Amino acid sequence: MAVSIQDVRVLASTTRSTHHTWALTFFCRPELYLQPSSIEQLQTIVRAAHQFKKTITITGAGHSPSDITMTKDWLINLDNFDNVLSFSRHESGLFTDVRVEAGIRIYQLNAALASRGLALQNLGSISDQSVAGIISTGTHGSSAYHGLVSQQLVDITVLLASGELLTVSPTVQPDLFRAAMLSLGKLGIITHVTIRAIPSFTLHSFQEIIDFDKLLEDWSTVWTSKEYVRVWWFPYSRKCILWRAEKSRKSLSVPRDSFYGTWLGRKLYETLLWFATRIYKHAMPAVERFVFRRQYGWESTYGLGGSEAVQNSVDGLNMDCLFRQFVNEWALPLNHGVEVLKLVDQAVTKAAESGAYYVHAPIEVRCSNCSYPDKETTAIEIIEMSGGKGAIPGNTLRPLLDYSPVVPYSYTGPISNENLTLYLNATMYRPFGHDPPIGQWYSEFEDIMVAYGGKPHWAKNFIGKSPEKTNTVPTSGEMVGLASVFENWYSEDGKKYKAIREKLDPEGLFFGGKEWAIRNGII
Ligand SMILES: Cc1cc2nc3c(=O)[nH]c(=O)nc-3n(C[C@H](O)[C@H](O)[C@H](O)COP(=O)(O)OP(=O)(O)OC[C@H]3O[C@@H](n4cnc5c(N)ncnc54)[C@H](O)[C@@H]3O)c2cc1C
Ligand SMILES: O=C1O[C@H](CO)C(O)=C1O
Repeated sequence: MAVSIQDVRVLASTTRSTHHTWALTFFCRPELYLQPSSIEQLQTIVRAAHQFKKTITITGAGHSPSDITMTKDWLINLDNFDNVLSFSRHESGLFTDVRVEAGIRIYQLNAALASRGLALQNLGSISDQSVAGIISTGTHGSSAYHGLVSQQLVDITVLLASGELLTVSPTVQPDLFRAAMLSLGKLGIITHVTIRAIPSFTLHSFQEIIDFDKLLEDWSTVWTSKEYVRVWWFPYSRKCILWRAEKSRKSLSVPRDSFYGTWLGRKLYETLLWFATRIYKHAMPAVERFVFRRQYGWESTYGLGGSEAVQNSVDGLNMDCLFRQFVNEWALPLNHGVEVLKLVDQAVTKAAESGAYYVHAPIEVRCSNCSYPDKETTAIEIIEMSGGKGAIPGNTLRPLLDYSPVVPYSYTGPISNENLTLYLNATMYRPFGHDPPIGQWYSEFEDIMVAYGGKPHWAKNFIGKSPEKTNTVPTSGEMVGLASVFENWYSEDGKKYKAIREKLDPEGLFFGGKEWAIRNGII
């Protein structure tokens, strides 16, 4: 049945004609910014896109740092798909499967779960993303006992280019489920998911100041020492914050003081960053040391308990990400961590000595357990194997485009470093909207990541590999992408993803954001 352009235009936002990333780094003016409210409306858009030969791009909260959601054609946003539809409690009482519309933001879902005494067991640094967005680029948190956030999915419903709705799961079309678990928005429109939640919990955390050298010395034990562990590295201070937490039933404590959590502290920090970005770049190490002292103190508290707090799970897992920013994050085997951090440290120190560039802190150092069993394993089996200490997974399948290294399987204890993925996150702030120079820093950073088997987080501001010089990355900071290495790096799983994509969308309806997709070898 033919659709008139008016049928589509009525679904367009009347208040929004431009789209941009949260970081205000990329902007576009789509021909139509569409905010449908029902499956029928989505199907109308899909039919019309075929008819008028338009491509469709989908965006959630626009929190991906790169231009992955930029398009000149039609852009669909699912903010109106924000309902929680049903709760299905497992007889064991250990988990509840929650059916939601996939445009719901994580903070909305957190609130709906909390009102039922439930919570998500693993989150990234923020809760602003949409559920579909958080899974589509492979969002992770930091825990040796949890994988990507998509590990919590039980099933996914996708509206395909054919207009058909398809629900996939580990038992129904598992390969398609693996494609949909990290689809980059190029497979179809994710309309619903079932996500596994657990009874709500508080997080009992200890935040210690640890010398950088001591962290490296204790690398073999810190990551598995508590359920949730993350490190913020301040390279010019030669110190890190080691945050370790476990689930608890304790009551909430008084929140930790935060210098940059106050209006004045925040403005002062941003002004100092602006000064070091625009006026006198050599001030950056002193700015870092000043802020570190004000925020955390100075002397090592490692092994002495540090600062203790009990927070609700969301406040504990999320963090204050401060200012709009560029973010370049890579995943690599955690076993290479000591060598890799030493090399990054040498590069940063050398650059500061010559004045070539300065980096912003913290460099985030995190981990996940992205190892996957080679046979079907149920959540209950996994809970039993871990003695109740690990994740309660919704699935145990590896997304086809998972950028974590393939590591030996140990979904549950005893888990050691060899089972883990390390994430290194080089954030560069944009104080008051001013861009810091990122090219040389990101280029040297990526050279090290590539040499140690790293792959970039799909959502972020990576440069990628130049086709001419396969061992180096260009210095501009502009994304070159992964096209020259995609086949090599993603091998059989990458081919499978592309074959599934091609079969489901032969006309390339979901090839909006085409430039990003070409650069990265998806087209
Ligand atoms: C301050 C900040 C902190 C962050 N912290 C973390 C972190 O701790 N860990 C981490 O791994 N990442 C982190 N990220 C990255 C973020 O989690 C991802 O970029 C995530 O994909 C953003 O979700 P979104 O809803 O904003 O989606 P968008 O950025 O709008 O879109 C992301 C992708 O999802 C696709 N998509 C969106 N909706 C749909 C849909 N309905 N159907 C199909 N495809 C869809 C889009 O096409 C696109 O490919 C952070 C980002 C910021 C800005
Ligand atoms: O992309 C990300 O931004 C924050 C850092 O500010 C974070 O943890 C990411 O991941």
